[in-house]
Order: sequence, then structure tokens, then C-alpha cells
Amino acid sequence: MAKSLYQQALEVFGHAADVMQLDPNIRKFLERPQRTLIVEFPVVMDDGRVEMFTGYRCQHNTARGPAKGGIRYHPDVTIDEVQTLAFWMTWKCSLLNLPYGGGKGGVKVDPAKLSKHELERLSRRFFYEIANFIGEKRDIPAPDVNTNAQVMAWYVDTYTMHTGYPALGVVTGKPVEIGGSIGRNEATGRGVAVVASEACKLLDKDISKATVAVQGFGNVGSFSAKILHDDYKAKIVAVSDVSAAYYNPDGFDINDLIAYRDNNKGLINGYPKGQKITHEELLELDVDILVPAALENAITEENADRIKAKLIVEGANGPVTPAADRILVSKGIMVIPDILANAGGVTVSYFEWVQDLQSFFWDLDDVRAKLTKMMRAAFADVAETKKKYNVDFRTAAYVVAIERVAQAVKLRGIYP
Ligand SMILES: NC(=O)C1=CN([C@@H]2O[C@H](COP(=O)(O)OP(=O)(O)OC[C@H]3O[C@@H](n4cnc5c(N)ncnc54)[C@H](O)[C@@H]3O)[C@@H](O)[C@H]2O)C=CC1
Ligand SMILES: O=C(O)CCC(=O)C(=O)O
Repeated sequence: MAKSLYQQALEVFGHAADVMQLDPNIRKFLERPQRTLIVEFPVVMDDGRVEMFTGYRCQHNTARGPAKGGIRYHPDVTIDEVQTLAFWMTWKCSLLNLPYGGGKGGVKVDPAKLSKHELERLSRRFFYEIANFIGEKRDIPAPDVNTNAQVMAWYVDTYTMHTGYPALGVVTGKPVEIGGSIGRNEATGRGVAVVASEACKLLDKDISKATVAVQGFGNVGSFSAKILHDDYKAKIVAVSDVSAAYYNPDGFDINDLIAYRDNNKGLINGYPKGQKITHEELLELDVDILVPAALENAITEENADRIKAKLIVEGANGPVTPAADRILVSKGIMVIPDILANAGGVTVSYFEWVQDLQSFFWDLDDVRAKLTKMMRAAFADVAETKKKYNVDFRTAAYVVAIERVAQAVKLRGIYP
């Protein structure tokens, strides 16, 4: 039987736990998600019918602080996926040294099939259902696949009806007008670009001469491409989203492509300035850097052998399966793991939360400078641990992250 996503995630965790000789009692605790809420809720559709939806919110571990992590809307959402994403958040927050544990949520829905009013009613009802489980000091959601600043605004409004006072810090990734942080929308992509540049330095590769393929052209993919293009002068030769994949050996004008997408219902399909290729071909291009920034399991045992990129920077969560990862590493491909590569989003979410709690807001230069500094510091921690244990980047990142959470558990003690 195929392994579940959580079982695959445990494989990676287990390998790092073995390398660092993690205390077996703490290991047992960290392997399980602490709490998961399942909600079944009704939404009145535009034609008056009631449809039932299923949603989840998981808090994997809160030893280092309140749970933190996004909420995803997707037809393939399952409890297994949400618990795995929450598990990964625990390690990501720890790796960046944020005072948070790991959380994640999801609703099983195809939002493309909903009108804007249906999406709003679904968002409000879901947030009402989980309102007693989350909170500014307990569990702070944020955007993920198919959710955005507008959805966060509906969440805050719904939660505020519940508290009776404006609890802006209950979610991050909000519009700037209602307590969002400037720079949160680009943050995950900026983090990807910073980490790609640090990795290029280790590979002795001039990033301004690098070719890049990006899978996924939503928040993470498009900002990764834009910042690699605008700030680091890399050549983005291939991009894809759910609707199409395009190749242009001369490099895309990413701002033109973003403008096209924004006027084309959020999709790149039909873009005239590139050659259409298949989704599989995009992943297998001979490029310097591949940024998978769509969903889990993009690179598996089936296609890992055909990957030609020299560096993979995981914009998405879990885009490479553990079996594929072993193949990539054995081929000498440098893989920068998700918990490091895409941590820029949660880092600026942390900045947003701090700004909300203090009601004192920073400017864009400040946000960017602090983010860059923290991403570089995390990269350096991982690179040092990689050397110390003579392991790959993913194992090293887990060792750093697990060590901090294990220390927190040890200090707090496990209630007898
Ligand atoms: N939004 C954020 O701040 C963060 C997101 N992530 C992760 O990054 C990934 C992407 O998230 P977002 O950009 O926020 O979502 P999004 O909903 O903004 O964009 C997802 C993109 O992936 C594309 N896509 C879906 N299936 C595809 C396929 N089979 N092939 C090619 N493209 C496909 C969609 O068309 C869309 O362009 C997810 O794994 C998410 O968990 C990780 C850290 C933070
Ligand atoms: O910004 C956040 O709090 C969480 C982002 C997230 O869900 C992720 O990093 O996967």
C-alpha cells in the first residue's frame, strides 16, 4: 500500500532523529499531532441550496509557542494532508527560530466552482466553526493554496463578531489596511530567492547567469520568479500553473507575465510569448535552478531520475517525496528543503503578528532587511549542521529544528 503523506514525513523526521540520537521519549511525543479539529458545516449556495463542507485545523506541537500555519482550500484536502502540513510547520517555525509551534488548516472544496459570495459565506462559516480552537495567543492561521488576503479579511471580521473587539492578530496575511504587514504578499517568494542566492554561492554559481524553471504561478511561484528576475537578474526560462506550462530560452519578462495572468482569471494559459510545453517537461528541463511551487509530490520516484536541474529550491511544501529525494541527492543535485526555502512567508507573518500586538507598523525596507537577515541566518545554521553531521540539506535542517523543539519539551517537562 502507498505510504500516506504523514508516513512519508515521518520517514524524513525519523532519519534526522536517528542522526542526532534524539531522546526516544521526546521522539514519541513529536511524532504525533497534538490536536486536530474536524468540522462539518453548511453553506447556503447562491441558488438557495445548502451544501455541506468538511474542514480541519490541526495543531501539531505548541512547545515553543502558539500554533502557526496557513489554511488551504482544495478538493484534495484530507486530514492526513493537514496533519502533515502542520507537522512541517513545527519544524519550519523552529528552524527560523520563531516563537511558534506548527499548525495548519484546510477545507475540502474547489473554490473555482464557487461565486465570490459563496466563497465569503464558506470562509466565514468555517472560521466561525474553528473560532474556539484558534486565537491570537493560541493558533494563528494565514493564507495557503487558494486563500489570500481577502479571505483573511473575512476571517478577522468573523472572529471579531465573536470577541466583540478587533483581534487583528488572530490571522496574518491580511490586507495592509486592516493590520496586514507590508511585504507579506511577496515574503515567501523573497525567502525563496534569498535562499537560492545563498545556495548559488555555495555552488560557486553566479545567480545572475542562472536559468530558472518555476512550477506553479500563484503567490509563491510568481513572487519567486519576480524577485529572482528583478532583484537577482536570473533568467526565468520556464513557468507553469494548473492551466499550462511555457518555455522561453531567452527568458520571460515576468512582470509582463504577471500582468497577463491578472487579466486572465489568474491563469497563464494562452500567454503568447513562449513555447507551450507539458507539465512533465517543465520539471525535467536542463536548468540551473528548479523551483517547485505548486503542491506536494511533484517529484517522485517516477520522474526523479529525469530531473536535470543542479539546484532545487522547494517553494511548495513537500514537492519532493523521500524516495525521490534520495535519488536526487545521489545524483549530486542540491535540494534546499521546504522548511527552509519557503519559510519567508511565516517569518513575515510573525512580523505581522508582532506589529498587530504592538499596533506599531514597520516600513517595507525594514521588513525586507529583517527577513533577509533571518533567512540567511537559518541557511547558515543548516549549512553548518550539514557539515557537522555530513548529511544532506534536508536532514541538517530537521536536525536544527528538532533540536530546538526537543529542548523546549525537555525544559517544560512532560506532565507526569
Ligand atoms: N502562500 C504562502 O505564503 C506559502 C505557501 N507555501 C506553499 O507553497 C505552495 C503554493 O502555495 P501558494 O502559492 O500560496 O498557492 P496559490 O494558490 O497562490 O498558487 C498555487 C499555484 O500552483 C498552481 N498549480 C496547481 N497545481 C499545479 C500543477 N499540477 N502544476 C503546475 N502548477 C500547479 C496553481 O495554478 C497556482 O498557480 C503550497 O505548497 C503552499 O503550501 C509555503 C509557504 C508559504
Ligand atoms: O504565514 C503563515 O503563518 C504560514 C505559512 C504557511 O502556511 C507555510 O509556511 O506553509
